[in-house]
Amino acid sequence: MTAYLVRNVSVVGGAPTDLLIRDGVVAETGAGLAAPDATVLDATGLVALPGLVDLHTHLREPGREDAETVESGSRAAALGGYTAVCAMANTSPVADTAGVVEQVWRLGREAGLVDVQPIGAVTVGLAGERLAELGAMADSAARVRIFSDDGHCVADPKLMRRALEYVKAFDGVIAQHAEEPRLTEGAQMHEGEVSTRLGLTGWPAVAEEAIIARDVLLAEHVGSRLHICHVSTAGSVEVLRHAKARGVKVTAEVTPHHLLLTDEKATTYDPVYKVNPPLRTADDVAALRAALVEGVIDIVATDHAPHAVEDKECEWAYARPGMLGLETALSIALDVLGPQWDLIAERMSRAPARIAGLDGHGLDPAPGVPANLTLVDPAARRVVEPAELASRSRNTPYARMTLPGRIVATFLRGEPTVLDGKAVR
Ligand SMILES: NC(=O)N[C@@H](CC(=O)O)C(=O)O
Ligand SMILES: [Zn+2]
Ligand SMILES: [Zn+2]
Repeated sequence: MTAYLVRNVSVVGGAPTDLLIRDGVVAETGAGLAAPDATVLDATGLVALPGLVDLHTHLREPGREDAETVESGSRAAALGGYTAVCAMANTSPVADTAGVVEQVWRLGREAGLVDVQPIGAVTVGLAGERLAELGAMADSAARVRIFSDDGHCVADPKLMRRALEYVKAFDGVIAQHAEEPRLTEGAQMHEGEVSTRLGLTGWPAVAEEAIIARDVLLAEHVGSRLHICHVSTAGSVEVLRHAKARGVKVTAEVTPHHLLLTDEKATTYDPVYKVNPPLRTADDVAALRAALVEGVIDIVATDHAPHAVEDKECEWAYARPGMLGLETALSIALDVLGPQWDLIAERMSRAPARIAGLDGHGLDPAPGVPANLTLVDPAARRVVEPAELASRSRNTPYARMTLPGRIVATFLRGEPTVLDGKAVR
């Protein structure tokens, strides 16, 4: 195994130092380290972060390998600075059995570019009718701890209650896609001024807020852990603030796109901007940014949702919702938050690793710590070129935008997965 001597790097924004990576761990830190056998990387001007952790990734395998595979999504993740991703269960077949979660977990190991932690479905086939075999998935080789019907809401309150109760035994968490289905029938975009102007059926903020309010009360009642996927409205932030003040065990995520883009994008009628929950208003964006800084929202999660060209380059009403995220998330965070490295490390690595219970991830580079880390060039600017993305899909909303920051290198347990901004394999 090659040793790496990373010279003059700022660890999470601190004063420049050297990092010696050997045998899978950070062996030493300090100025002027010597290691004759090590490959030297001059990291002057670069920032080292704990490897990013994505709690919400769609990999599309099994079933839609034309849109993404575990391997292509893992490569996109590594290029984005990630060392671990949690793979959502809305594959085909659905990841609702020990067999399917073990298959995804094994494919992740074979690709070997990031740790792929499968998420299990809450209900059989995501149909919202009966609980999936949560215990069998938890006991499987994949050791599933997060369960989600993402793409669908667990709308039945009794099923949601039972799921919350069930996972308590192994400290599991239910990740809810908060969308009251009766309030979003036929919805195409955020319900507001723009949807009225365009004559498109609206997805009202209350459809999200009502489910979050219900579920924080359920989680409080049964004393279980709840996670809210892709929070998108100012009202949701207020519900979460209230729940956290009461001590409810709830965590929440926001996506890069909900931190940057608004429903005005729908006026282009370009379906690349169609996503669930929909892009909201500038006031929502401001509230989400403030909540992320304050900690009412715990983490940034990408909701990387690759879709094949035929599912995206069609009429708005027929396009699938979802956008790519893994290869641009750090740049968007840097754009939105500025160089607040400790905050970025917390919201994009430490906190998601804690929520997912991923050992060895989310730890700042320090002696003895597994070398899961990424090196960022904050001064670089890049133009997003869809054809150059490692994802099998092209549905990025940032095409041809100039974004700050570039991932120079990523290490997974001491082995580079990205060097010089390029995937090693
Ligand atoms: N976010 C999306 O718009 N789409 C996701 C599903 C989801 O996250 O709800 C997908 O699987 O494509
Ligand atoms: Zn969702
Ligand atoms: Zn999703």
